[in-house]
Amino acid sequence: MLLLEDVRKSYAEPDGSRLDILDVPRLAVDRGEQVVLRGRSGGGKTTLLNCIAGLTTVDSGRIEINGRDLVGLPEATRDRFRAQHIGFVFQTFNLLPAFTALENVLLGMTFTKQKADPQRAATLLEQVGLNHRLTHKPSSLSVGEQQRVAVARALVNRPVLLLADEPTANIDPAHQQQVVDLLRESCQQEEVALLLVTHTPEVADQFERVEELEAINRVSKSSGVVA
Ligand SMILES: Nc1ncnc2c1ncn2[C@@H]1O[C@H](COP(=O)(O)OP(=O)(O)OP(=O)(O)O)[C@@H](O)[C@H]1O
Repeated sequence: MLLLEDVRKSYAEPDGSRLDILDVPRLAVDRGEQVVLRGRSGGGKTTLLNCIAGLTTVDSGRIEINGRDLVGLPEATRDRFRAQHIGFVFQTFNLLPAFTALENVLLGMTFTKQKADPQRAATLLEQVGLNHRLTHKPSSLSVGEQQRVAVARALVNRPVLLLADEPTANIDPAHQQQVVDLLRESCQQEEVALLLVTHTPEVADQFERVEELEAINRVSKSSGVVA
């Protein structure tokens, strides 16, 4: 379902040299599979998720989702593909403050061809235990509730892949487990593959498959110019 081959990514440094961040020979994730991605701070985990989501471009390689290679597609096509096939849960939730929980989830449908489906959005909010909070704005929701809205938004378009970047980092330990359970159960129910970045050992230990970025990534720091 997700296949990365020879993915390389570097950033330009202020002095004009390149900082190599990723060099991933291969990473494959099956439909419905749940995988944790771990690694040292600054090792490139967020960069890797952003590359997979098409939020940032790679220097070279293949990133296939459902058989479609995203590398080299124009930005607008990547944006459309992401909206239709990929869900993203961020560490900072990224909810829009002026909109209610229901509207935030519905907004996730804005960039797809399908018609906004308030029933689907409400059902997801109910599944994440927020049926009594549909019309609340993020400022009147607890941090854990905000993250649950973000999970519902990420799933609303029935993605094949959900990327979660430290989704429990800003949540108190008591609610961390709820969010992990929610992500795992929701992905299982809808056969969505989950790639989750976490620094928390208690979270990582719950997954059968844990990938260390260092192990899949031949990181090299150089000032060589990348074409
Ligand atoms: N837009 C950018 N331009 C230049 N360098 C960047 C950019 N974004 C990230 N970096 C650098 O790339 C490296 C990898 O960053 P990234 O955020 O992917 O790491 P991470 O593994 O997610 O880290 P953490 O666990 O601390 O969140 C870091 O050294 C970071 O400073």
